Amino acid sequence: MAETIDTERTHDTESDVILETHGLTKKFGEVVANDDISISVKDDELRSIIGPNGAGKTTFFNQIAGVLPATSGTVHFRGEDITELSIEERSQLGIGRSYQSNEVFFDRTVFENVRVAAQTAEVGDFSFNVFSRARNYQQDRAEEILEQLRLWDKRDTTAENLSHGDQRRLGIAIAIATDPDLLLLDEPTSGMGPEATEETAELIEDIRNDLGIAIVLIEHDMSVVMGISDRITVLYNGDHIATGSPEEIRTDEAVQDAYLGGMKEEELEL
Ligand SMILES: Nc1ncnc2c1ncn2[C@@H]1O[C@H](COP(=O)(O)OP(=O)(O)OP(=O)(O)O)[C@@H](O)[C@H]1O
Repeated sequence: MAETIDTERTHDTESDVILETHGLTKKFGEVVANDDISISVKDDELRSIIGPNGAGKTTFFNQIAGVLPATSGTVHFRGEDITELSIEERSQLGIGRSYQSNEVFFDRTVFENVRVAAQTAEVGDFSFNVFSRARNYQQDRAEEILEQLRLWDKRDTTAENLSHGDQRRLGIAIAIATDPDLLLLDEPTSGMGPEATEETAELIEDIRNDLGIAIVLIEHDMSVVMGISDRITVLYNGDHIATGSPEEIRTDEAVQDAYLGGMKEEELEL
């Protein structure tokens, strides 16, 4: 597996690479939450980030999204160094995110939430300077997304009255409405029962396939991770210990020792 990590560390200038981190490091005082992490994600890839509690997954995500400044190292998006850019600037470039605390307006309907997000995506697009045309576009786009996210039946429901699973889905719908090329999903199935988890996993695969975008997700449910990921990156104690296909990760000794060893066979089935 060391070989795979070496490959990851090579500065990849291929045009199909959308996201790279180079030696990304984050320290909180004495705590090294991310230590020299280098990964490379392709523009149509579905990548999972896994690891035990405190491994550094959320910190890593926050550095990619611009929520946390890096202590050292860089983040590149489509070859451009974005390390110093704000969350908003990264979002304008095409990095969308849906976090555990969804950026949802709970007193608004599902439809309004998605339409407003679509409207935000249009800001600065001067081809839409005729207001009514822009508005129609946003309506159409919101409808399209709600259908895709299986939320159309709930379009007039106030977000606060949605089930937990539907709220998570709405969070993803809002992220998609900003028209990202890279979507960051933080534990999209957290708090869901088995049925909703399976549905959400299918949905994530559909989004990647239908929109042709890259998705990077943090996920604890190994059946989801093993089922939908192209590649998996494993963090442990702030270190990047492996990246590989589900099969490679499942059988990797370092990963077994650090994380997967205690899990049941059925959880790790591909
Ligand atoms: N703002 C902070 N201040 C100080 N230490 C922090 C901060 N954020 C994270 N840490 C520490 O950094 C390490 C990595 O935390 P992080 O939340 O990134 O891990 P994680 O893999 O996302 O964990 P979990 O699966 O529990 O969400 C932990 O030791 C954590 O206590």
